[in-house]
Amino acid sequence: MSNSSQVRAAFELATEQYASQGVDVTTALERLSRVAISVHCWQGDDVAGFEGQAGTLGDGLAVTGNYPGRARTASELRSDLEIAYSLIPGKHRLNLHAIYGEFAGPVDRDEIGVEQFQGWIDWSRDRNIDLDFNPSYFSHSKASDGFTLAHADAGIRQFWIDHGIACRKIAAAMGAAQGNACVNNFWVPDGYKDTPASRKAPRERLANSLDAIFAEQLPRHQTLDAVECKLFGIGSESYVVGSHEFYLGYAISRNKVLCLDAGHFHPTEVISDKISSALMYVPELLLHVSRGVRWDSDHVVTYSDELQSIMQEIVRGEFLDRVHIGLDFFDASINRVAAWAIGTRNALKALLAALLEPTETLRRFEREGDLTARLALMEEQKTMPLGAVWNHYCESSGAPVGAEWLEKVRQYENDVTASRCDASVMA
Ligand SMILES: C[C@H](O)[C@H](O)[C@@H](O)C(=O)CO
Ligand SMILES: [Mn+2]
Repeated sequence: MSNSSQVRAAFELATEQYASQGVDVTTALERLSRVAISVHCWQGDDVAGFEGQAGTLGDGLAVTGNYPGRARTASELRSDLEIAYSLIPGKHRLNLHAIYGEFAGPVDRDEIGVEQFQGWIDWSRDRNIDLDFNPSYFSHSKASDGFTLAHADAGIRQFWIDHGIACRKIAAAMGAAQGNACVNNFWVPDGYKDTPASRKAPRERLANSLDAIFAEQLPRHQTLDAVECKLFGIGSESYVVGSHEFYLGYAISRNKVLCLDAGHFHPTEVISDKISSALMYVPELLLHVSRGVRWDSDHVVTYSDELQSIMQEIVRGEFLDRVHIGLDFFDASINRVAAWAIGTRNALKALLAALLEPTETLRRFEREGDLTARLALMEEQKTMPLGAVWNHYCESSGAPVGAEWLEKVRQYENDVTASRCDASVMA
């Protein structure tokens, strides 16, 4: 039997097994194919961006590792991304940061415009990959004391407000070009290493700055503003201005999208449990699917219990049309294209597992108080033949089956990325 016939045979058996639980595999795969994951550009170059000299990561973010081959230009990044997308079944989005513009000369963050992103917009149209966006409030001399939109200095605040306004216009232009909303996510590192004398004043300043940025109403079919909270960061261990309570309240009161990053809470706190609560009060959620190891370490997403719980919550709550699934990890210790493939394939695989759950039966057991049957069926799910359905999905989408994708990464590494010489790594 050829590999392909084995995939087919295993899929047919799996389909029957799921059908015996009342689950229609075809429907699950059709729903999965409609979900676009927002793949983050910053795994490809260790969050350096293309601004030139300013490309040293700082202000609350850190990447570790020196695996060779990081993308140094927009065309290298696009080439790497194209390989990554070819390894992932389905049609997905790209999440760009403002530092990834194509800058002919120095352009400060408050002055960027759509012209620096035209190359990305053209590529996105040619490749049919829709864009999301983020203003960049880090790796800049005006963020070096750990404050941006909540800065005590009105001039620095205004600089960052102007950056936010410029980014909203760029995001709206992207949305208009692609015919669907570009999600524009605001994360600022602002916070104190040590105990603040006033927790209140920076929060008032942050709310005012955000209100100034969002003062102009932009069409929601072009861009959606999202705000991302954090418990603590590097250099902001004692206090982060944009905490969960701050942004939950802000998003509810301003009708904004709330971004929940899996690494931004206490290590024992999970975002899967927040989805159904937050969606009672905010219109939509953006998820930054990440993996913290002891802290917000941004490890590559693995097929973890929490990843499965996140996807189960989205499906069980019928939230697929209100949750934007984005990724947020950056690991420079392994091949970067492989990192994208591993993380994105895992996110999709976990979503598929959730879509293959006999949700209605589980709900009925719960309604009827049969908690024994609920637990028994949930546990049985764990050994259902998910892999056979996943392999078939990959094959029918033209993506590599099983670990075949790793060979393609190795080939690309040999042909392209291994010979890249990176001044910052060589130094
Ligand atoms: C680069 C991203 O914007 C960044 O990771 C942010 O989303 C974050 O999670 C900061 O900890
Ligand atoms: Mn994040």
